Formats: sequence, C-alpha cells, structure tokens
Amino acid sequence: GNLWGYGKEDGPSVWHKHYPSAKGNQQSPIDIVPHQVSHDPSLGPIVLNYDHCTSISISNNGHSVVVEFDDSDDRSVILGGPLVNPCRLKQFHFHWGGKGCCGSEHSVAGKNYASELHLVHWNAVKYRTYGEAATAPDGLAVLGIFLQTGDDHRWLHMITDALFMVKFKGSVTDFRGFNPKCLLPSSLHYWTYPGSVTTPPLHESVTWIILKEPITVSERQMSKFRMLLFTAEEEDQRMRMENNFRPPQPLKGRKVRSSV
Ligand SMILES: CN[C@H]1CN(c2cccc(OC)c2)S(=O)(=O)c2sc(S(N)(=O)=O)cc21
Ligand SMILES: [Zn+2]
Repeated sequence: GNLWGYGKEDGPSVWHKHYPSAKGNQQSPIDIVPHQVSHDPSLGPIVLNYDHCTSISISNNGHSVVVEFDDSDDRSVILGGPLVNPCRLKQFHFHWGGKGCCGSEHSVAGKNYASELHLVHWNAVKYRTYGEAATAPDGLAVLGIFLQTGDDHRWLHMITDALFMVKFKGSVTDFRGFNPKCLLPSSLHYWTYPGSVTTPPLHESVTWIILKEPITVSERQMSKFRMLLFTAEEEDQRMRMENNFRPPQPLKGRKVRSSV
C-alpha cells in the first residue's frame, strides 16, 4: 500500500494526518503575486555548474518520473542567488495535469502552467548526507521551471522517449549522459522564497528558486507523461499518472523576493 498519493483518499487534503508539517508555517507551493514581490538588489544571479553532471537513471517512484544524478562530489551544483553554500544536483522530476489541464504546483497571480520541472539540490557543504540536509531549513534548494504548451521542445524527447521503460511504479532504467541544461529557458531571472518539499514528508527545508520564464513543450510531449502509471505492474487497478501536484499553500507572512 502507498502511504500517500494524489487521489481522493490519500491526496493533499489528507496528508496532514500522517505528515504534521502539512499545516506548517512555510509550506509549498505558493501562488506568486508579482506586484507583491520585493525586488532585492542584493540578490545576485543564479549560477548552474552542470557541465560535468552525470545522470544515472530514470525511474517511476509512484508519484512522478525522476532522473537521478551522481551526487558523490561537487561536479554539478547550483550557486549564487539566495544561496549561502553551493548545492549539489541530486535529481529532477516533473508535476503535470490531465489532458489539456494545468498541473504546475506554483502559480503566478493565479495562473497555472501545464507542468513544472523541479531540479532538487542539497547543501553538501553543511550536511554530510542528503537525508540530513532534507530536514534542515537550509538543506535543500529546488529550482522550479514552468512548462507551457506550444511547439515541441527540441530536447524533451530525450526524456519522453524513455518514459515507456518506466511505465510502472517501481521501474528504473539506465539514463546516462543527460544534461538538464538543455531544459533551461533563456533567462535565469527568478523569484525566491523559503518553503517546503511539496510532497510528504513536507519538510520545511527548501530554498525555492522559481524561474520567471517558462519553457515551451508540445501537448503531444506532455501526453507522453500521462502514459506513466501511479500503479505497479502487479496491481490490477491501473491508474494513469496525472494531476500529481499539490495546490498552493498559505504564505503566512513570508516574503517572495525577485532578482530583477
Ligand atoms: C517524493 N518526493 C520527495 C522525495 N525527497 C525527499 C525530500 C525530503 C525528505 C525525504 O525523505 C525521504 C525525501 S526529495 O528531496 O527528492 C524531494 S524534492 C520534492 S519537491 N516536489 O518539493 O521538489 C519532493 C521530494
Ligand atoms: Zn517536485
């Protein structure tokens, strides 16, 4: 059985029963309201040193599709912006909606995007292990990138072509040589705020860095994500993986800052 999911019985509205952080003071995602954002000139640019990054695998964890990286050294890090320490790239994954519907987690003045890509990094300068970092307020840094629908994305096929290999929950396959730099928009201008992991255990350990500029993917490419299943091969009830997003959470006095 699964501890949590995105359905009626196990979805975001009942996560608080097993995960008390759900009702915390700095939960994510949030609705970003640009006019209420404070421009902070002390915020420098975000720097992504992904040139020697090493993807290892792609897998279906029953909640999303995840590409894992070798984070045994500082070969791929995010630094600058609001970050005190460089953070190591550990994995990236997506959240998306049903056919023609929106599935982003963060929204901008109430507007949701088709999907949202999360690049998860951890502070290996201050913490010995990822697990330790995942529970510390300055432990994780997640770079969020919105996906809007339009023309095909020239590189996303590298991911969507592999999805048939990880259709079922618990499936994993080799996925080497993929550099997520190809998924970045042209501008790295961002909003940033202190928040949480958007899935259980909902730890309030994330410095969120959300890029203002979305990338464009086609509806056809998005539809390939929807062939994934929440369920494992041996389960009789097949459940299509879609709408795997948490709705916006209360800001509770937090400040959202922007670089420019
Ligand atoms: C299932 N998904 C999460 C798994 N991880 C996690 C986080 C904290 C503690 C932990 O204890 C095992 C695991 S994770 O750090 O890889 C992330 S990041 C993330 S999101 N959507 O906020 O970017 C969700 C998850
Ligand atoms: Zn996520």
